[in-house]
This record gives sequence, C-alpha cells and structure tokens, in this order.
Amino acid sequence: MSDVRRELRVELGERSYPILIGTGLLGHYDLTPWVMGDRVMVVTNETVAPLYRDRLDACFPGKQVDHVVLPDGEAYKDQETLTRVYDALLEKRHTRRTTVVALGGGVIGDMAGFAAACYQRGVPFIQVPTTLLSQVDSSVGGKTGINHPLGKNMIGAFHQPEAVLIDTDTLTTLPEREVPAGLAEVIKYGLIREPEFLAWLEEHVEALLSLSPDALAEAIYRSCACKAGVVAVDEREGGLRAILNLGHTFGHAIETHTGYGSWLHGEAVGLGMLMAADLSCRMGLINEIERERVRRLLQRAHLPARPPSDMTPDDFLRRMAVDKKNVDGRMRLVIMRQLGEAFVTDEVEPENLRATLTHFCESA
Ligand SMILES: NC(=O)c1ccc[n+]([C@@H]2O[C@H](COP(=O)([O-])OP(=O)(O)OC[C@H]3O[C@@H](n4cnc5c(N)ncnc54)[C@H](O)[C@@H]3O)[C@@H](O)[C@H]2O)c1
Ligand SMILES: O=C(O)C(=O)C[C@@H](O)[C@H](O)[C@H](O)COP(=O)(O)O
Ligand SMILES: [Zn+2]
Repeated sequence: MSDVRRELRVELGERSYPILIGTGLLGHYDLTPWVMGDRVMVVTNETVAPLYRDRLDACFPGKQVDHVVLPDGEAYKDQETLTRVYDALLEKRHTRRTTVVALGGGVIGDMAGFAAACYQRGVPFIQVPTTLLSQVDSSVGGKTGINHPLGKNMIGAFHQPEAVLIDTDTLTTLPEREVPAGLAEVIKYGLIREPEFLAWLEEHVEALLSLSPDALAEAIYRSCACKAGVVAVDEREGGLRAILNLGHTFGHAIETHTGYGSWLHGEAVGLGMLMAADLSCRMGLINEIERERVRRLLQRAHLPARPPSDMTPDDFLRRMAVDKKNVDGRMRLVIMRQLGEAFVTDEVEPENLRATLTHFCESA
C-alpha cells in the first residue's frame, strides 16, 4: 500500500518543493509530475540498486529511465566518481530536459545533486533518500557537492531538488551502524532549535534505535520541518543556516583526518556535538548538568565519545582551519547558549578550544 502520511514544503519562492513522507511509496508513487521532460537518469550505488532500483523505476510511468550505479562509500564522494555520472549522461545523450534522480544515502544525494547542478549548466533533480541521515537532513536544503582530500564538501553548489520522496520502509534494510549515525543529525535539531523535540528524543531514543515505525515517522517529520524552516529563512548560509553545522567543524576534521573511510559522517557529528557542548560549558554558556544531558543522550544513541586514538589537538586545529564557515582567517564555531538554542561565533577563546580538544584527545 502506497501512503503519503505527511507532507511538508520547503518555501523558497519559485524554488519551493514538497517533502513527501510515507510508507510503500517506492514502486507506487507517481513522480512524473516533477519530471520536466521524457527522460530520467537515476544515480544510485551498488548496494542500493539491487534493493530499490526496480521499485523506483515504477515511479516514472511513461518515462525513459537510465541508471548509473556508483561504487559505495564516502571515499567515493570524489571528482573521479562524479565524472562517471557525467560520462553516463553524455554517453546516453541526455539533454537539458533530463531529470536526475538520487536514490540512496547522503553520499549519492550530494553527488547526484552536484552533477545535476553542473550538467549542461543545471538540470532538475529529485531526492529519494534511503538512509535515516539522508531522510532527516541531506535530501533537504540543496547543499550538494563532493569531498577533497584536504577538506570535506569543499567542492559543491547550492541546487534545490524538485521534490523529496521519503519512503520510510527503506530503513528496514539499513545496516545497524547507520541508524545511530542518522540519529546524530536528528538530535542536532533538538540541540540547535527545538528544546521540546530534544525532550521527546530523550523519551524515544530506544524506540528509534529499534526502528519503531511511529517513532521514526515522527522524528523524520519533525527533523525535516526544522531543517525546512531554517533553509527557508537562509537558503545560502548567510547567517542562521550555519546552526545546522553544530558539531560539524569537529566532525569534518575527524572525517578528513581518517580519509573518509572509518568514521561515518553521523558518528563524527555526534562526537562533534559533544565537543561543542563541552566547549559551550567551558565558556560558561551551558552548565555541567546540561553538558551531561547531551553526553547521556548521545551515549544512549550509541554514538562515539572519543576521537580516533591517533588524533591530536593540533590535528583538529589544522583541519578546522580550513572550515568553510571561517572568515578572514578567524575560526567560526557553532556552540550552544542553552540546550535548544545554538549560534555561530568567532569569539571562542583559544584556551577554551584547546582545553576541549585536549580533554577529548586525552580520553582516546
Ligand atoms: N547535503 C546536506 O545537507 C548533507 C547533510 C548531511 C550529510 N550530508 C552528507 O551525507 C553523507 C552521509 O550520508 P549517509 O549517512 O546517508 O551515508 P551513505 O550515503 O554513505 O549511506 C550509508 C550506507 O548505507 C547504504 N544504504 C543506503 N540506503 C540503504 C538502505 N535503504 N538499505 C541498505 N543500505 C543502504 C549505503 O550504500 C551506504 O553503504 C556524507 O557525505 C555527508 O557529508 C549532506
Ligand atoms: O544543510 C546544512 O546547511 C548543513 O550544514 C547540514 C549538515 O548536516 C551537512 O553535513 C552539510 O553537508 C554540511 O555542510 P558544509 O557546508 O559544512 O560542508
Ligand atoms: Zn551533517
């Protein structure tokens, strides 16, 4: 049974689009209203293709559907793999009237979206996210791109999708480690802007880990609503949107240091948020009870509490120095004024930052 249970809209004027959330959508839901021409190029990977490609094809009745199947992994979110998407589009003579469709997690969504932003100077695309993380975060908001060995997501573009189709049934096939990774970004929304959602998560974290359909549907809806609200105010991260980066300055340093292999994005962000909470506490913004509340929730979500054992405070600082939020050589970090209220600042005292980094690196 195909059932769109909830619908949201990202309000961006002429670039507005729906987020459709439900069960049984793959295989049944008609996506052709969001396809401009007659042709579709599905971008997916070797893990997701055998699971969902055929069902996705059925969402485009009457359209000619081609596929490009990429290798799986964050390490392939790079220029070389991206070129394979352009190769497939050109070999099959796709034109400006093609719609690109991303079927997979955030790696596929970011790459397919970037390919769509660049191919023949931009073609439309649709997000069909299949991981928890991509359903609550990466499929919404139009950040697309690839990694560089020297920095995470360093090459990219803002390119909004035409629609986001979230079939929560796909989460039943997720590898176990991907659920906590997705939960990290869910918890992020509670910490940055939604104190009531944070309290709800404290009550439902175990239900989410065990993939309770009702709990998942609620968490996905509230996460997408939070992100859509932020993006509608600040599409290109001129200000407010930077709060969606809570934990990411530390997390991206870990991902780059480890070569985009051993740590999942969500795991690195989870630890990064704990580090941001510790820093906020050292700066006298949140108290120790609040910091402990963050630590406990992340621990219950099965997220790591220690950085890689070979990573030093200087490794962190070197990686953090290339963060995209930095301005004129000054580091800008997202910290918390209180739980449920984050902000970006360039006024973190170096002693406090080093104390946080030393504390975590010594615990590793
Ligand atoms: N653009 C944004 O706003 C944004 C936001 C958050 C994260 N991201 C990016 O997203 C990426 C992380 O995304 P992710 O956590 O989805 O990782 P991912 O895309 O690597 O997917 C995780 C793993 O799950 C597999 N998989 C996907 N769906 C599956 C399913 N239904 N069943 C079984 N296996 C499945 C994938 O093949 C992969 O092995 C990072 O590159 C991160 O930088 C982007
Ligand atoms: O959408 C945003 O804005 C975010 O920051 C969401 C993040 O969860 C996501 O990881 C994003 O890709 C980070 O972007 P970046 O600009 O810090 O590379
Ligand atoms: Zn993220």
